[in-house]
Amino acid sequence: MHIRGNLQDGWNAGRLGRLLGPLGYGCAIPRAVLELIGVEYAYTRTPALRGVELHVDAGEVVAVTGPSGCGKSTLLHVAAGILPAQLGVVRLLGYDLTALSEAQRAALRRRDVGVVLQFGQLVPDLAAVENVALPLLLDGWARGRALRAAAGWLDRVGIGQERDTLAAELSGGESQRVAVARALVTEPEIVFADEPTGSLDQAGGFELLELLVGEAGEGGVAVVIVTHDRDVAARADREVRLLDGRLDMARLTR
Ligand SMILES: Nc1ncnc2c1ncn2[C@@H]1O[C@H](COP(=O)(O)OP(=O)(O)OP(=O)(O)O)[C@@H](O)[C@H]1O
Repeated sequence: MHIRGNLQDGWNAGRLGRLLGPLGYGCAIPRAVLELIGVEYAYTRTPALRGVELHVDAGEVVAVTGPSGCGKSTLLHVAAGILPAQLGVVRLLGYDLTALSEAQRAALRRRDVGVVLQFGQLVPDLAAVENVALPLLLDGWARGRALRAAAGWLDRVGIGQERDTLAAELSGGESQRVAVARALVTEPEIVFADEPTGSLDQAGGFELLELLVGEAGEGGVAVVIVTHDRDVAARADREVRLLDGRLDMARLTR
C-alpha cells in the first residue's frame, strides 16, 4: 500500500497516520507534513524567497530565524498557502498547493492547519469564545457544539474566565492565547506561527510558546514558528535560518 498525493476531503497524511499507525501500516504513509522544493516568491523585482527547500515531519517543531527582512514571514505565508509560490512546489499535508485554487487552499487551512499571526488577528467585536469557534462555524458545525469546543480550548490555554469578554477588551497576552486556542480548535496537523510572541514581554512570550508547543506536542501537531527570540528558537526541535531569501546552508542541521 502506498498512499500519496490527493487524498479525499477530510483526510491527510497525519490523520491517516494516527488511524493506521497503531495497526502497523504507518511505514507506508508519507511522514512529511510540509515540503517546499525550489520555492521562489517576489513582491517586486527583488526576490523575497530564492530556491527554498524545507521538509517538516509530523509532530516536528521548526523555528525559522534570520535578520529582519530576510523573508521569514514570506516563507511562512507561502508554506501555509496564504501567498501562492511563484516557482517551485509546496506540498502541505499531501496536497500540492500549486494545484489548488485560492478557495481550496483557504478550506485546507481552515480545516487542517492552524495559523497564529503577530497580533492575533481576532475579530474585535466578537467574544473570545466566538473568535475561537469561528473556524468550526465556518466549517458548518452547529453553534452550540462549536461554542462548547471553543470554551474547552479557552480553559486549556488558561483563560476560560474570559470566554465572554470582547476581543477588543483583552490584553495582548490574552489575545495571543485566544489566537492559539483558535489555531488548535480544529485539531490541525500543523500550526504556522509568525512571531506569535511579538507583542508580549520576554517572559510572557516564552510562556505562550511553551503553551503552543506543549499543546501541539500532546496532539502530535507540527509547528513552524517564525521568531527573532533565541530562547524560542532553542525550544524548537530544529532551527532553519534564512539569509536574503535563501536558507543558510551552514546552519542546516539536516
Ligand atoms: N507586501 C509587500 N510588498 C513589497 N515588499 C514586501 C512586502 N512584504 C514584504 N516585502 C519585502 O520582502 C522581503 C521579505 O520580507 P519578510 O516580511 O518576509 O521578512 P521577515 O524576515 O519576516 O522580516 P521581519 O523579521 O522584519 O518581520 C523584505 O525585503 C520586505 O521588504
